[in-house]
Amino acid sequence: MPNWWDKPAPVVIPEGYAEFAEQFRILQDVMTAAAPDADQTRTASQLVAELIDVLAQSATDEWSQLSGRLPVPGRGQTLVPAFHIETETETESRGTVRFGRQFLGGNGAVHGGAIPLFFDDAFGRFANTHDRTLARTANLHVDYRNVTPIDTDLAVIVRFDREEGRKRYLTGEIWNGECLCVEASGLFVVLKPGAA
Ligand SMILES: CCCCCCCCCCCCCCCC(=O)SCCNC(=O)CCNC(=O)[C@H](O)C(C)(C)COP(=O)(O)OP(=O)(O)OC[C@H]1O[C@@H](n2cnc3c(N)ncnc32)[C@H](O)[C@@H]1OP(=O)(O)O
Repeated sequence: MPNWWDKPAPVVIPEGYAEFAEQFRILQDVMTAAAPDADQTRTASQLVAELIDVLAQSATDEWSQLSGRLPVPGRGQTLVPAFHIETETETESRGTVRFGRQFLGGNGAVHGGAIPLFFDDAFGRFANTHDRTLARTANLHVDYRNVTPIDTDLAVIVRFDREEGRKRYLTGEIWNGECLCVEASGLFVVLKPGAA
């Protein structure tokens, strides 16, 4: 069985798949925002049952799935809020994120659990790119400075602060205009040879 030390095989992305993954995000947003009546619930439930049926026909292993491996913002991993990178150097990545309705915690604020999810993914990607060897999240710290609003384009900064032996330290921020919403930091530890 392959592991993280093997180079993943190039993924062939069927035409329309990236758009389908984006539709799937929208589906999760509209599902969260909806209050269907009984007829609408029945219709929606039948359509989702059909969708499950179609997708289950191409079920495959982790190494062949398309989700998480697309060369698009969010990589087609529809659980994770997509980080739209605008500029990137070896040590700093800047871009935007927009938490859709599916990430609502309450009263217009993003769910507190969605924010570490976002940073684990954004840090994890950055800790593992630019020809760096593989590292996993050892810890993640999040300070919620101000409410992070849903359905708003927010500025993101991710920094590769420093590397000490096998330890990589990353920090990040989410801004709503001039308002600092979140500060985060993470430790990523380079895997020992043979560790998966
Ligand atoms: C994942 C690969 C993707 C690749 C594709 C890339 C592109 C695609 C993008 C994907 C984006 C998604 C990326 C998600 C990234 C995850 O979410 S990874 C999943 C979550 N993390 C885990 O499951 C990790 C579970 N934990 C472990 O496996 C092990 O504890 C670790 C973290 C590998 C460390 O174990 P170890 O190698 O035995 O480390 P050890 O020798 O004990 O310690 C080494 C040093 O680190 C320190 N340390 C270790 N743990 C800690 C800690 N928790 N706190 C403080 N210090 C610590 C030690 O004190 C030690 O320090 P020094 O003595 O050297 O100063």
